[in-house]
This record gives sequence, structure tokens and C-alpha cells, in this order.
Amino acid sequence: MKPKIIVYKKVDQSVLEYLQNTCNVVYFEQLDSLNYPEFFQELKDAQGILGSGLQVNKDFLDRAPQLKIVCNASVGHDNLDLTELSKRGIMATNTPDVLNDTVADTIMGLILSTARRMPELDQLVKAGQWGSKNEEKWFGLDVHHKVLGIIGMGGIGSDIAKRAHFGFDMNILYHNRSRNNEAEQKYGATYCSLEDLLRQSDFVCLMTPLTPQTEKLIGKREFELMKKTAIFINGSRGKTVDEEALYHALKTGEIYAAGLDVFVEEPIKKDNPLLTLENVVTLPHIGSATYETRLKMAMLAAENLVVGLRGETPPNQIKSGVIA
Ligand SMILES: NC(=O)C1=CN([C@@H]2O[C@H](COP(=O)(O)OP(=O)(O)OC[C@H]3O[C@@H](n4cnc5c(N)ncnc54)[C@H](O)[C@@H]3O)[C@@H](O)[C@H]2O)C=CC1
Ligand SMILES: O=C(O)C(=O)CO
Repeated sequence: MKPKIIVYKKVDQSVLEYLQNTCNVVYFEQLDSLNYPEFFQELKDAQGILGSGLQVNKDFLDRAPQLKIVCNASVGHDNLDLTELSKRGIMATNTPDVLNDTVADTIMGLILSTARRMPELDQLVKAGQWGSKNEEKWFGLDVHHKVLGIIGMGGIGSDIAKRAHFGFDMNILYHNRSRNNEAEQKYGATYCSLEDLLRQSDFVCLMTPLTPQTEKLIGKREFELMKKTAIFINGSRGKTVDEEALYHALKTGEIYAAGLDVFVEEPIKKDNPLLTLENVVTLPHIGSATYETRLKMAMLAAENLVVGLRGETPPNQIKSGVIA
């Protein structure tokens, strides 16, 4: 009999068909309060789940006694309690690398749109307010030849460095848990302490995973260290930043602007004070969201699931306690 699995995220038909070759697939295009009861009913005898964002913790796993594998269709895996999973002998996988270029493109988009104030200018033109009198009011800051500080020089950080170095002649500083020789040799990146990076960078780009060590990594003190002209970009997870401190830094001119793809609460609440600021460019956690890349991520997650359920080691197994 084919093992039962649950896909809890909208995926391409080709991914479903691939999974159906070896699995009995229960498909939820998305989870909401209406279909949660049905989802948890199905979970009771499911051997695998594939999707992203669900909090897989002790309570969740108590409701999934047959589970053998949890496949995130994302590289981030802060939603998974790896200790609890490994205690129960349940495999966990993610989708690294296939999204690096796409997320790096998004980050460059945030860098350019904050520095050159593109969303504000778009609104101005569309509102029929394109005049010559106020032209200088809308001037922005150069990106090329500036200093870009990348915190978290992993797969995505390196692809941001590549674009910044070759495309924009930027000087790259980075802070990471360990030295990244490839980024140093190929993109001229210079390793430094977090404090030096914050003091010297024109653009500070946060690209670490969310872990106990990176939660609120950037807060009041870190914003105070940044240049007044600094632009802060967050593409990691909302909780890596103290949002109140960020609001204060932007409101008081401690930093120039911010470009944010991620927030503490997602979707962000309409009354979040950050949304009142002109010097913030926001995106709805869309870093990897192109048709091509989302398909690659879903297919990679599906391949991991099939291999894992075959009793073999999936290519992107996340190992508890392994530090990059
Ligand atoms: N906005 C979006 O749509 C997306 C966001 N992400 C986020 O980006 C994160 C990074 O993704 P990848 O580059 O693929 O991961 P990666 O594992 O290749 O790179 C992460 C880097 O962060 C470094 N790091 C970890 N903890 C650190 C610390 N305390 N201080 C300094 N450096 C630290 C690691 O050494 C590693 O080099 C993901 O975990 C996810 O949270 C990933 C994809 C899309
Ligand atoms: O992959 C991730 O971690 C994301 O945030 C979505 O692509």
C-alpha cells in the first residue's frame, strides 16, 4: 500500500503527479481555520508532510503518531523543532540553493528601491504629481561603489555579494559564523566583526537563519552603531530584528531607510507603525516567489520526501545541532 502523505501548500500539478506515483496524497492548497480540523484528522495516519511554515513542535507531533518525514518547501526551518523531531526519529528536510539567485534578486530590488525611493516615485507619478519644482526632494542615494555589509554569508548572502560586486562595484563586508573563503576570493568580501560591519556599511543586509542566537540580533544598540545614511535590509526572518527599535531608528533619522521582506507577524497587521513610514519599502515575504523557483523548491521537497519514505537518506536532510 502507498504511504499516505499530506501536501499543505499550493504546488504545481507536476509535483502532485510525481508524488502520486509512490504516495497516497492528501492535498490542501492552503490551511486555514476552516480546514484545520480536517487536516488534523488526516494527520493521524500520515507518514509524510510537505509544505512550509507550519509550527512542527511537540503538540503537533503528538497528533501525528505515524509521521516519518517532514519536508519544508523552504530553506528556512525555524518552524521545526529539530530536537523533538530527532527524539522521535522523524526526518526533516529543506530546500537550499535552488532559491539563492531569486532571493538575491529580490534583495537587490529592495536595495535599489529604498535607495532610489522607487515606490514613492511610482505613487507620485501615478497621482499626477510629477512636477519639476520639488525634484530635489525626491533625490535618493547612490548604490554603486558603496559598502554593503552582509550578515549571514551563506548561500543567499553569497549570491547577493556576487551581484553587488560584479554589477554595482560595491565593496563587501560580511559577518558570519565562520569565514567564507569563496566569497572572499570571488567577490572580494572582507570578514569583520558585527560592530565594524554596522559602523562601516552604507547598506546592512541581514540574511541569517532565525535561531536563538539571531533572535533580535539587530536592535537599538545596532541601529545606533549604523551610519545616519545607512539603509537596512531584512530578508531573513522578522524576529531577527527588534521591530520597535527599527521603527524608532527610522522615525528619528538614526538610519536613512529600510527595505523589508519579512516581519515579526506575517501577514503584517495593517496598524503596524512601520507601515506609516515613508522611508520603509515593504514586501510580503516574497523573496523566493517566482514561478520557476517555487516550482523547483516544491519539486525538491517532493524528491526529499520520496527518498526519505523509501528508507534512504534524503539529499537535504536537516541535521539537528549542525552549525553552518
Ligand atoms: N525572504 C525570503 O523569502 C527568504 C528568506 N530566507 C531566510 O534566509 C535564511 C538564510 O538562507 P540561506 O542563505 O540559504 O542559508 P545558509 O545556511 O546558506 O546561510 C546562512 C548563513 O548565516 C550564518 N549565520 C547563522 N547564524 C549566524 C549568526 N548568529 N551570526 C552570523 N552569521 C550567522 C551561517 O553561518 C550561514 O553562513 C534562511 O534561513 C531563511 O530564514 C530564505 C529564503 C527566502
Ligand atoms: O525558503 C525560505 O526560507 C523562505 O522564506 C521562502 O522562500
